Amino acid sequence: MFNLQKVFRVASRVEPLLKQFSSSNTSEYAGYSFELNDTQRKIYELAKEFAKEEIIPVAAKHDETGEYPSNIIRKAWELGITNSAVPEHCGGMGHGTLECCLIEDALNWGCSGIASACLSSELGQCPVILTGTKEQQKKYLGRLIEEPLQAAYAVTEPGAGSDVSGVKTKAEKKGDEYILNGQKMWITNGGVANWYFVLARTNPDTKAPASKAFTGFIVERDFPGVQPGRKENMMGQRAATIHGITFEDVRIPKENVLSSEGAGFKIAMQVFDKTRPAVGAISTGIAQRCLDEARKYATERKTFGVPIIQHQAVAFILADMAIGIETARLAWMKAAWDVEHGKRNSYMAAIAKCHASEVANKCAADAVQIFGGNGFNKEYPVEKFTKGRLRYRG
Ligand SMILES: CCCCCCCC(=O)SCCNC(=O)CCNC(=O)[C@H](O)C(C)(C)COP(=O)(O)OP(=O)(O)OC[C@H]1O[C@@H](n2cnc3c(N)ncnc32)[C@H](O)[C@@H]1OP(=O)(O)O
Repeated sequence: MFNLQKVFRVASRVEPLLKQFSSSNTSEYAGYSFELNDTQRKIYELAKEFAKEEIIPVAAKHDETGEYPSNIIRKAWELGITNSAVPEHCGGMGHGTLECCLIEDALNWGCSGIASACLSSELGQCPVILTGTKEQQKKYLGRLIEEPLQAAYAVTEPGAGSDVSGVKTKAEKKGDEYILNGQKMWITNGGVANWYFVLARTNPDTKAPASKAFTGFIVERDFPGVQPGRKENMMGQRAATIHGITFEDVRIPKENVLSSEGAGFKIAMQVFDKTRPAVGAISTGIAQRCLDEARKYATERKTFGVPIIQHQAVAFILADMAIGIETARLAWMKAAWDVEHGKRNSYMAAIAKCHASEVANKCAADAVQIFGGNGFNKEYPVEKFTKGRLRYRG
């Protein structure tokens, strides 16, 4: 396996020249290319090979035991598959949304639980990448490049998931610090993160508009008063670590405010614009694996003297799976393209996330139909996929 850092460094020197050269000839087609460039293809191939070699062989074991896949995460980190969007000045590769989505697609094709353990840190990193100062980025993103440490995105609460402006966690300014109190829920990497992005209400006036009432903070795990709860036992995500977190009188230095006081809600929304395409890619990876396994099984299993793929009822299911997967992939690619070209993509990103997760659900159910009784049997891979699909659209 080659190292992604090296490939990217060479390509990043060559690509601006190629762009300069080609822009005079092809600018009228800009926006209509569906081709991945060489770097993007290599990123996808490397991630897919990693999924094949490192993730698939142990996916069932981790689903069974819930063991956190530290070794796999370290290997992915060594190859440069994780932390892909961390800027170059922090030692990262500064990949865009499309590249991150390609890695999500490939790793989730292997296993959604292990992929979540490997890549969810990127959700926590995103606010710092989008709005952090150079110093904040160096300090907090830089350490993720030096060691395979994790970040986490702590916005959701027991009473506020889809309704972000319902966040109740509070931070009160006292001198040069903020005092944080509250509770977060369903935080991926909650038990292992070195630091969290935390959204908290800083304006006690309940009538204050959301766009001014909340602030985003970087909170270190070691700050006194940060207490992760028990590991939640999540269907299809057992290899990942998902926790509630309690914050009790946590003192946060004002240097750890992202952007400015009151800017937190919009930061959270911008993060969703950047990461919802990735949720689409996660779902597409899961759906693709369902199709690949179902198609293989349908060519091997025979009934009435022929492989079942020759029965039109089965072929139609496979065709519908393919239609769903291709359109889901196009949707997140469009959402990723929009955001990378400075266009507001909230609409397309929401469509991609919603459509692709529906497709993943349908493909998992369809794969079970094709496997018949074996679809329910842990000896076959499909049983795991029905748990790996994303069940929510929030
Ligand atoms: C690596 C990848 C792993 C990913 C795993 C991801 C797992 C998850 O997704 S967990 C998160 C699940 N939760 C969600 O997705 C949250 C869903 N909720 C939302 O997006 C919002 O709460 C939503 C859209 C319902 C808006 O709520 P609402 O409270 O009505 O706010 P709204 O009135 O629209 O906007 C308030 C302000 O924010 C601004 N705003 C809204 N959206 C945006 C945006 N996208 N960009 C910038 N500003 C925005 C508005 O313009 C407005 O500003 P102003 O007051 O200055 O006019």
